[in-house]
Amino acid sequence: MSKETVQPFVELKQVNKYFDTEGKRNLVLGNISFSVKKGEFVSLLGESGCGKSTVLNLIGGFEKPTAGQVFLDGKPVQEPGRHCVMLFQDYGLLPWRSVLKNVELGLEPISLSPDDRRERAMDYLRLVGLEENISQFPYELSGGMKQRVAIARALAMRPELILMDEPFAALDTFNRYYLQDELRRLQEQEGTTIILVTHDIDEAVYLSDRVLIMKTHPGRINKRLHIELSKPRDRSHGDFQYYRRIIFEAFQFTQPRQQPDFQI
Ligand SMILES: Nc1ncnc2c1ncn2[C@@H]1O[C@H](COP(=O)(O)OP(=O)(O)OP(=O)(O)O)[C@@H](O)[C@H]1O
Repeated sequence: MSKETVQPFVELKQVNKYFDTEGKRNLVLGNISFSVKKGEFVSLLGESGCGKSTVLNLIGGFEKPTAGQVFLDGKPVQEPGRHCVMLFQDYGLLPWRSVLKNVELGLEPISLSPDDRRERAMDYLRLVGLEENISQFPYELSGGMKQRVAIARALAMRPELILMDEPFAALDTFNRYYLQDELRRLQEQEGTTIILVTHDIDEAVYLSDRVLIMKTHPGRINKRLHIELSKPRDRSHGDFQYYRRIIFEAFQFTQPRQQPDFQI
């Protein structure tokens, strides 16, 4: 089968979403259509309020479209399921459970023996470099370590799809870069499909195969951009800057080029 004929793994077809607020109908998403292939890394980038989280919630089955359809692996999404996990900025760890027990938590609904559950949790904690920290509690960890635990927990469930809502927004630049690298490496290794919501243009260019740029009122896709750079990417390379510039232009953040006052 050619690349173009592969069935989409995630598909939104002419999705509209209204929310009722204070007796007023508010069109939040207006006619959104896009698809994501298995193993692809796609980012949704856009200003606050353009509906990025709503798109994730529709794909995850936490919200229903007012019109249009959402498909996962060819089937309409009706409700949240185990094939898909969400990862948030605030890590979602249980403070009274150790690192190991937090990762095991995601595996409790799966029928595994206690030994197998522990072994699988340990495998993923090793992958994110936390094998020495398994007995610690969330309050003893840095923000970056907490997000590593959350990533290990998500990956240990071996989901087909991970939906990420600004997972690194609360971290400092260095931790963000380390975790972006780790995520890229793990995603390549596991072949997981990832849809990432972000405000961070560099993060989108660094990680994504495709970036969908959204506009607001109503939320819609304004531009679709293939990032045709091999991974791992070099943030300082000219090609990386080329894609950043395209995105800056889409948000009209760039200054018009000045005409020189004089000619040489
Ligand atoms: N459950 C809800 N009920 C009513 N309005 C909602 C609900 N969820 C979201 N909205 C509204 O929908 C719009 C889009 O919200 P959404 O959170 O999807 O945007 P976003 O692009 O993810 O924003 P941000 O980047 O700030 O998180 C906003 O105007 C928000 O107030």
